[in-house]
Amino acid sequence: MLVLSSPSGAGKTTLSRQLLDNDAEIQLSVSCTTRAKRPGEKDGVDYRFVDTATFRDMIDRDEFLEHARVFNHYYGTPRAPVEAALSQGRDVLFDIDWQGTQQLSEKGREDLVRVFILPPSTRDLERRLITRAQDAPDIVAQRMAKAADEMSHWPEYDYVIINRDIATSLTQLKSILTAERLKRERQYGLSDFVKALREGR
Ligand SMILES: Nc1ncnc2c1ncn2[C@@H]1O[C@H](COP(=O)(O)OP(=O)(O)OP(=O)(O)O)[C@@H](O)[C@H]1O
Ligand SMILES: Nc1nc2c(ncn2[C@@H]2O[C@H](COP(=O)(O)O)[C@@H](O)[C@H]2O)c(=O)[nH]1
Repeated sequence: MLVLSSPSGAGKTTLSRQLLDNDAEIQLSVSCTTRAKRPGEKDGVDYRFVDTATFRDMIDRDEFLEHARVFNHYYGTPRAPVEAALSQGRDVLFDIDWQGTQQLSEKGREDLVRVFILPPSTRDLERRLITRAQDAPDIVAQRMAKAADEMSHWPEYDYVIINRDIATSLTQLKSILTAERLKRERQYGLSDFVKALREGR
């Protein structure tokens, strides 16, 4: 379970898309949200866009692995697709905020790897939100107002990437994934493999 969090606009979505294009072993956890669809976003691909009543029903039915209120909307990770992917031995990528990450951490999952993405500067963060041109000026202002609070959560993460240049950040993210996959406890069948080697097979 590879989690990416950051203040809004630091580059999680951009990095996630590039990682998914480069790595067939990992799939995105598509969140549910009550926020309005942005231009170009597709239902079921970027998010499952649901109304508040549907979201509340899903909470009542315990269908979320985690959920939170972010920027006045609800966001949540549907449980079933994540559990299905993990049981098939696939890795799952999460683009979620610090509240969701805390909820996953509280479940004590040993397979959780948390990466925090920082912008190079506050000015760059604001420029990125403006250049993305998908949110009205008041929404950009609201997200900038929350950025300092969100960034205070960086010590709760295992890795930190300062996203200056997207290609460098992608290389760093791929390195994290490679190193985590090479951890002894994540290499299933290693005992049998070494046993066979030691027996000269
Ligand atoms: N290293 C970078 N250098 C310059 N621009 C970048 C970089 N990384 C991302 N961007 C741009 O910044 C904007 C915001 O990026 P993105 O949408 O990926 O952020 P995000 O963290 O997913 O935001 P949100 O939390 O609001 O979903 C996009 O227009 C993206 O192209
Ligand atoms: N706790 C959760 N946070 C989520 C989830 N899906 C997205 N997010 C976070 O919300 C903000 C805003 O996203 P945006 O797409 O409206 O810009 C961002 O920090 C996302 O990481 C989720 O399922 N759970």
